[in-house]
Amino acid sequence: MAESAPRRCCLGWDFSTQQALACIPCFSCRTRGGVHVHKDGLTVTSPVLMWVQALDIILEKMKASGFDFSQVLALSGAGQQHGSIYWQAGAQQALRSLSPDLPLHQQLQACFSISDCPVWMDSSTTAQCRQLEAAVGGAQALSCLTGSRAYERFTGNQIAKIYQQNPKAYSHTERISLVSSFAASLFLGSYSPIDYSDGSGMNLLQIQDKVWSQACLGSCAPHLEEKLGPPVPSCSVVGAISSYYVQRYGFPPGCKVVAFTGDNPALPVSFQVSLGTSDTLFLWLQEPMPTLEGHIFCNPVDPQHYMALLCFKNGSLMREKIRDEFASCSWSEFSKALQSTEMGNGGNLGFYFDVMEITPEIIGRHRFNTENHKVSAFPGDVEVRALIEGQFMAKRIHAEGLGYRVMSKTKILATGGASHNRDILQVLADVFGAPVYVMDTANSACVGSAYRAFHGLAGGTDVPFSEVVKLAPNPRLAATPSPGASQVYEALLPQFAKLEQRILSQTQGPPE
Ligand SMILES: Nc1ncnc2c1ncn2[C@@H]1O[C@H](COP(=O)(O)OP(=O)(O)O)[C@@H](O)[C@H]1O
Ligand SMILES: O=C(CO)[C@@H](O)[C@H](O)COP(=O)(O)O
Repeated sequence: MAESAPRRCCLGWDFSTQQALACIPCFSCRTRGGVHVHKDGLTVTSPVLMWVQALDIILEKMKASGFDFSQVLALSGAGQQHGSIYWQAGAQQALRSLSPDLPLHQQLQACFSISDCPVWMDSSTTAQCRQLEAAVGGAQALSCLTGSRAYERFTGNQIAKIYQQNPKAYSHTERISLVSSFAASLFLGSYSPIDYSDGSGMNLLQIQDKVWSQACLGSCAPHLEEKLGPPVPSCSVVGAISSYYVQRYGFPPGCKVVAFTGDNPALPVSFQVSLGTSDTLFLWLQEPMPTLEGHIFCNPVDPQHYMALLCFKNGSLMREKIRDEFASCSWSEFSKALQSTEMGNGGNLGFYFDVMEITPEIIGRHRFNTENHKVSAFPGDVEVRALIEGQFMAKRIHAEGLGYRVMSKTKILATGGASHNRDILQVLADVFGAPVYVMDTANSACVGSAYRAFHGLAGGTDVPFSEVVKLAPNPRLAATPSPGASQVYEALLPQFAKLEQRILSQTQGPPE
């Protein structure tokens, strides 16, 4: 990868919740994006042209910085999972005939039948979830088929809602993309297929056979198979870059586009904790074991294997709220609070879910003192530690619920914005009793995408991904468990799990 220029390289892209990034090792530039939370508090969307414009801005900035696009042999990328884009009839033609004289967003304005697209934070499709589960014989049956019971943010349920509430827009749609395949389509200048791994987050793909489930498609909306196109292996080369990029930016005409995938599967490792807008826990699995909690995805680099994912919606945005309320809006004050409090927090435990959590399905802030009595507030420093310990204890408990066990050789790779905070990582190491590693690069989904581009270029399934990433810099050790941590948390974890059950039984909210 590019350490001294000019040198041939691969390029990785990330279209996540709060940012769009491009990454070649040693280079990155960014623009901030966002979401629109509707009045019902459940519907969450992003304007599709925001992503198009973000790509224009990044490419222009790269050009202005003197980046030599002619050296890019292949590119790939990642997108926030589950979000869907609706291409209007005729859009393929517009994509194929882009003028290199104009930015993309000026040419694609009229290409979408839905201008504000549902994204992963949306939880407005409970009715569609229940319909889908009923259509295939229940939640467990759907999980066995697609890797997950019905989840509100999963794309099949989002498509069903659009079909039911806006049938005109649905019928004007010629193609539906995920954020990942949409971004790949922008580079291809034609529709990119959905890859197996990100396709697993739709409640539509049979994860073992890797084909769309006719039962699920039929339950969600008519003519859906033709609007989705056939899914492909995640390491497929989906085509060559559009002549638009060759003429406008100087990419080589043969530059290959490797299928884009979800931001969580973009960097497949054995055990990853991502601390981005959402917190996720991602585990490499040999065998799928679909249950009613969490998700099983097709593995993006090894077609024989799978990945398990747990998603926690109240991640960084919740930490930011507690920081603003109790740590003077400052991450360094937040760190001081963690440093000034003891492991175990004197027995004070907290659950902080300002929006309905996914894992577990709880809303609200719930605090318990050392006698397990509910209290309405903690002192500021205790509040900060209760939040961080609670977030990581929940991750360990739910990972163990999927059969995961921390062992002496366990290593955790922490990624995402909050992985820059050493004091947060120390709590992660203490709660899991395992060392935590980080990558000294801008963004792991971007870096993972650059390596996936190399992998696709090198022959995809014929070459083990481990061979391709051998050249990557080793993750850096960021935190090791403190002495005595395992005794503290082994005592607290069962207590925390019991309290979680207690809250769940007292606050039976709707799913997700
Ligand atoms: N020093 C820090 N300590 C804790 N959290 C941080 C720190 N720096 C950034 N973050 C968090 O990182 C989040 C963004 O993470 P990122 O991985 O970039 O998100 P996404 O990929 O979802 O767009 C922000 O919401 C912010 O709260
Ligand atoms: O919904 C999920 C995973 O199932 C989220 O993890 C999204 O993929 C968004 O990712 P970030 O923007 O938080 O990285």
